[in-house]
Amino acid sequence: MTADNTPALLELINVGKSFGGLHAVREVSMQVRAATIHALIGPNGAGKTTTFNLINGILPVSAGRILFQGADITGWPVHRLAAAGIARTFQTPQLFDEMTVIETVMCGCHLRGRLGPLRSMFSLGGKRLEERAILDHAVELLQRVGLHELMDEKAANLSYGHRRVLEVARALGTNPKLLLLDEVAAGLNPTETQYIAGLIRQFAADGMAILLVEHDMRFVMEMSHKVTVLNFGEILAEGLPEDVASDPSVIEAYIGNWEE
Ligand SMILES: Nc1ncnc2c1ncn2[C@@H]1O[C@H](COP(=O)(O)OP(=O)(O)OP(=O)(O)O)[C@@H](O)[C@H]1O
Repeated sequence: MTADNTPALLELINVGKSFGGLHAVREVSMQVRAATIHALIGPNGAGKTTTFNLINGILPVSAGRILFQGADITGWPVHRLAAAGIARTFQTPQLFDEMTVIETVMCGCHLRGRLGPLRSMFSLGGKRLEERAILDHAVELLQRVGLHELMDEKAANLSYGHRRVLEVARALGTNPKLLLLDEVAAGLNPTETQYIAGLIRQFAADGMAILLVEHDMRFVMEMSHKVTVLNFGEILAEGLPEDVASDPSVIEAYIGNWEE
């Protein structure tokens, strides 16, 4: 984990999002650092997924600014943010069942293609080289997450746990610096949870910043270097997992909501 005085990779400054009169996210300021597992937690409806949607450009902010590597990325479209190094997975795996495992990951890699779709269309040699590089990169990623033996299997035939891992592998296709994981452990059995936890730890050890939304408190407490707690769209507490877990305001917000 990097020290808190290193420059932030991602910084939210007074970020807000309103849906009509509802303030889903209000004046949220937080910093996420490289090589760190940072959890964003809070009761249902606290604004966690909305915050993710603001960071990766699915939703425009209503207020505030978002910085990534020091650059103001507020208002950037999803594809530009992806190319800049922000990737995410979704609450429920969003895979195309008819695609094979390797095709799925290659799809994720296309965003980082050097030539871009138009130029490569007019340059057959360049396109072939690029496809080869993408294939090699996808195989590498599947080896990294341990799915390489299933690379020719259709996504539809994978177990739920493997589908989760495949979604993560696809997100790695752009070589992200920041990976947003939305409830990546939801629905997994203890063995699968430990497996995915090991992968996440490895990504952080390799220098990636991980921001994760998770309801499984044991997972959060064991995994995270830092925890930010949202409640009614605002930051309620932030700090080390053990400090946040013993914070009376957090306990109060969560009464009856802790999920074992
Ligand atoms: N597109 C939308 N239109 C209107 N209201 C929305 C929209 N998206 C989210 N909200 C509202 O914003 C608030 C925050 O929702 P959000 O999904 O971000 O919470 P969350 O912390 O991710 O919840 P959960 O843990 O249940 O997934 C909720 O009151 C929700 O109903």
